[in-house]
Amino acid sequence: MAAGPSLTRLLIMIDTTPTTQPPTTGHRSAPVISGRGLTMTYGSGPSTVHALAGVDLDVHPGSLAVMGPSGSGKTSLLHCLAGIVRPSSGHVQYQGTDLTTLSDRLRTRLRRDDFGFVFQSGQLLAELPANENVALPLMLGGLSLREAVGRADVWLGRLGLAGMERRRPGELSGGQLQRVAIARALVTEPRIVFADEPTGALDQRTGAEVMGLLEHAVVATGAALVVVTHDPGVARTCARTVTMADGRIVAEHHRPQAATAVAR
Ligand SMILES: Nc1ncnc2c1ncn2[C@@H]1O[C@H](COP(=O)(O)OP(=O)(O)OP(=O)(O)O)[C@@H](O)[C@H]1O
Repeated sequence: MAAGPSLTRLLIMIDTTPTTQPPTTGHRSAPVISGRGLTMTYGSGPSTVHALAGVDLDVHPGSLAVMGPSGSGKTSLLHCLAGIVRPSSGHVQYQGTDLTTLSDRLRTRLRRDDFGFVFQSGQLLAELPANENVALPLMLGGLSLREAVGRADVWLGRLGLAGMERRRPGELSGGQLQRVAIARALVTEPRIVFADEPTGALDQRTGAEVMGLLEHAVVATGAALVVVTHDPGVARTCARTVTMADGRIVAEHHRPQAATAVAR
């Protein structure tokens, strides 16, 4: 990755972001989103797969890692909570609404307006410069190109990409691409960010930097972060970890100081 501001400086820049809600990683706050009795079944007959076999989960402001072996249901859980798919049974409560009863159109709008997403590979549009990629969700929400790009540039600066706003994805490193993806996820000031293996395509050091930036940016805005990961190093930066096996949550671990530990 190209040399840039130190990780500590970037974290300080993010931590000085004005916040409207105090960051919290504890469970005294109300959940942002709750899943109850979630099941997800694929196929039928002998080839039936029970990807989720009855999951209850409250997601609070702060960071939550979802771990577990391959095939244990992590991505299925993230997709159900984020309203990307409907569970086979169970409910997802968000702001007094059951996502599982919403039409596809309303779920799409909710995802656009209230949720942010970061995937393993940024899924950026190759033909657009970084700042227009970041601006896209704002423009879909009705903002002018000029205003949206202005806000995008602010986020790219916070994530250490000042001067690279007009570069296209092909002109950025893997770590820089993920920072653009994080800026795009955060530019709409979502209440929840869902990240599926956000550092999976990066080397260990770059992955740790990107994860630190993602976690601090989300926590600084008082939002919730749900990260699906295989990497224990990623989970260690999160305030809470749930571990899945065979479609169920089988363990839970809390690290209330995790977010501040990364900044030192
Ligand atoms: N669209 C689908 N059709 C059929 N089976 C599926 C589908 N999506 C997931 N599965 C199955 O459901 C189970 C859980 O998959 P899921 O992707 O949720 O697990 P995961 O823990 O995220 O795995 P990984 O760590 O490998 O990404 C797996 O057995 C998988 O093969």
